[in-house]
Amino acid sequence: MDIRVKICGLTRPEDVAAVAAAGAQYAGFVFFEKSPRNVNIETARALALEAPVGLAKVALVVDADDAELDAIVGAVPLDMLQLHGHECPERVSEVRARYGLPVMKAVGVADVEDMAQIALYEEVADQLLIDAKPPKGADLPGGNGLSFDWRLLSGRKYWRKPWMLAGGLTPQNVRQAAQMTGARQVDVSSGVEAGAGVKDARRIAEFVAALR
Ligand SMILES: O=C(O)c1ccccc1N[C@@H]1O[C@H](COP(=O)(O)O)[C@@H](O)[C@H]1O
Repeated sequence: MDIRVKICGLTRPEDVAAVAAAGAQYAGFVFFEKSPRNVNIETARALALEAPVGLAKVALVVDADDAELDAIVGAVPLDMLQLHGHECPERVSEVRARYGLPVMKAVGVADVEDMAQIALYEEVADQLLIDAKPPKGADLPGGNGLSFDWRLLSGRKYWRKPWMLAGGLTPQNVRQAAQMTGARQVDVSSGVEAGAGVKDARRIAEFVAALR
């Protein structure tokens, strides 16, 4: 299986080292105060500077305004922005144009009705991220370790943009998830942690190895 992997929510230099050593392609930094994986700009900059060439650095933001994005993009060397809130298609276009970085838009899926949402972003985003819809009242719009019914994606015709599968993936289930959905890229946060917000190098290695 030749599947690209994003490990999200890195907070320490050893996390970046573990992601690179495991052979993942993307490293994600979360800028969302309620998240146990939240990093400030200074920390994210230091971590991004540690990333070896070839490891793409992704900033995850949630309904960020221009001031927040200006501060992040101005300080942290990045390869992609991940919009994980309620950003509308027009906002996705605006962000792409303003920062000149590829934008990945996350869409939450719980049932077949949600699938239509994905198509709204097909024209404006560079990549799509298909994640589990957070439960009502959840503090986090993602990173909850919840999966959705992968059968919603199985056998379907795909989108015109590259997409990633996310939501409740673990070293134990990611291979089956990729097989069922046909995903060529996957994203994980809580499934490779030893505790809330604390990445585990062994689980990161197992996750990537499960796809090889
Ligand atoms: O990881 C977080 O803390 C987070 C916070 C706010 C929005 C998204 C977040 N993570 C993203 O959620 C999905 C799935 O995470 P999990 O594997 O189910 O824990 C993934 O795309 C993360 O990038």
